[in-house]
Amino acid sequence: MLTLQKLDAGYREDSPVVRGIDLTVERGEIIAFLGPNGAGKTTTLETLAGLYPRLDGEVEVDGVAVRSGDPRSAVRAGLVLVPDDRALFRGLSCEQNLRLAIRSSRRAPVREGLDQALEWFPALGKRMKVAAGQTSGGEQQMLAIARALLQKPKVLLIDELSMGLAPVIVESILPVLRTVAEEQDTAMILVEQHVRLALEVADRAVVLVHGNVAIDCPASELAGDLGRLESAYLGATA
Ligand SMILES: Nc1ncnc2c1ncn2[C@@H]1O[C@H](COP(=O)(O)OP(=O)(O)OP(=O)(O)O)[C@@H](O)[C@H]1O
Repeated sequence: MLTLQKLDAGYREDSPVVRGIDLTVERGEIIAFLGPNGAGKTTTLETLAGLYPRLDGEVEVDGVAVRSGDPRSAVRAGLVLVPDDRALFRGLSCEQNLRLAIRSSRRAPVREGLDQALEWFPALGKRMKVAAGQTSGGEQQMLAIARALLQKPKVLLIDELSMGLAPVIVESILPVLRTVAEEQDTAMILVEQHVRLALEVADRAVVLVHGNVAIDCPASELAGDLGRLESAYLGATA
């Protein structure tokens, strides 16, 4: 459903950060998108979301081309990003943040959308009237993910899911993603520093090193051979 063909991404034509990535993500498939600092994971996700123009290559969702550097085209195609800073409206309440997402997607009645968000993340129930900026890091991440999911993405892109969060919070969020992937056929690309947690929830692992795909294999296979990941991080051929 999501296809990247020879994707070059970065900030300067003459020195792409990511070079020639070919990747296909199937419906409902969760990809753990791993790699050392500076490998180009964020650059890839932000380019897929249209925040930066592609330097080369094609991106398609269900056979429909996504225009380069055009966030609206990306959202229309079904690519929705949860950025690492979560990009919430911090002065608005949690409920207002969700209402805005529901309204912009124009797909579900507001009450239904709010109920759905609380079904995913019951912890938000007591925080609906509180300004998003005054909630905990975990609650903010739940809110950011709920907001993205309410846009009914075909492919959810989550950057640094666990940034600043206790593992116990991450462990409560990941099963929700697994359930949504299975029930709604939503594909997901997760950039996640907690490699073990990411591999537990993911179907496939894609490891980026120096802007190239160094490993692309079933997540369970890599979970059983973390030495291979370490070698790739150290720049050895995997
Ligand atoms: N806005 C930008 N302008 C210029 N260069 C950038 C910009 N953002 C990132 N880079 C550079 O692109 C390279 C890849 O960065 P990127 O953030 O995509 O890596 P990453 O794999 O997500 O790493 P991390 O895990 O540290 O977030 C780095 O060398 C970084 O300095």
